[in-house]
Amino acid sequence: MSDESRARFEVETHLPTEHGEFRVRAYTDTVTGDLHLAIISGDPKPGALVRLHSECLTGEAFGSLKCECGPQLDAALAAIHEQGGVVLYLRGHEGRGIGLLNKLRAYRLQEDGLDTVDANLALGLPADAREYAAAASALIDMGLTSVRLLTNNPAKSNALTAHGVEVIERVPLEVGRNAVNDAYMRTKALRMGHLLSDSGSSDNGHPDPLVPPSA
Ligand SMILES: Nc1nc2c(ncn2[C@@H]2O[C@H](COP(=O)(O)OP(=O)(O)OP(=O)(O)O)[C@@H](O)[C@H]2O)c(=O)[nH]1
Ligand SMILES: [Zn+2]
Repeated sequence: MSDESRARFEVETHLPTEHGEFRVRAYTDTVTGDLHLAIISGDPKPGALVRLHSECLTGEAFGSLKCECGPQLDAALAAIHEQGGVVLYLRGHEGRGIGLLNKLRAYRLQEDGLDTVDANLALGLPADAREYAAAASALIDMGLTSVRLLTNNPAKSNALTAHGVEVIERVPLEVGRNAVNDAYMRTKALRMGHLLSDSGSSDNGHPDPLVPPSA
């Protein structure tokens, strides 16, 4: 199946939010059945600011401090309301694609000392099971054949490129670091290649780059 048919447009309506007025377009992933939501500000053209945001119930609905998804979603909505663009909210990406129950199982294993990568692997699951064909298809449907991508994760840029959406700039989205998620954030930089400018170390207060800018 071609990428173009991976996202089926369903409906568009207005969505007033705390961050301002948006439009929401719903797309069904024709392979997984997941319903993804494009939250749109302005009249985005190629090169617009885009956030691919992976669903995280614990971080977004309950304010969990274990990750930074809630603050990232808020910051992305604020930036995109101001500059115009799209937050593409990707359902089925919960727990990096392993689902909510398995994410909670992974959290349980992390209480025994495993990090976020090894906990997934101990469950017999990939460290990251997400894919982005439907996301690219939805962007292309909206005319966004090139984007400025709000992310710290180069894998997302590479995935979009592979599916025919040019990433002309990666815009960092470093918010929501705290004492609870410090080790988790370090692991993302050290083991998953996330580009984080600061280790989050609270012991010396100095930035401690974990991944060179060229990586
Ligand atoms: N399996 C698993 N998933 C997690 C864990 N912590 C957060 N997540 C999920 O990870 C997803 C977000 O992925 P991240 O790796 O934090 O960040 P990213 O989306 O790849 O990168 P950014 O664009 O920079 O935010 C959300 O779906 C969360 O539910 C964890 O410990 N284990
Ligand atoms: Zn999260």
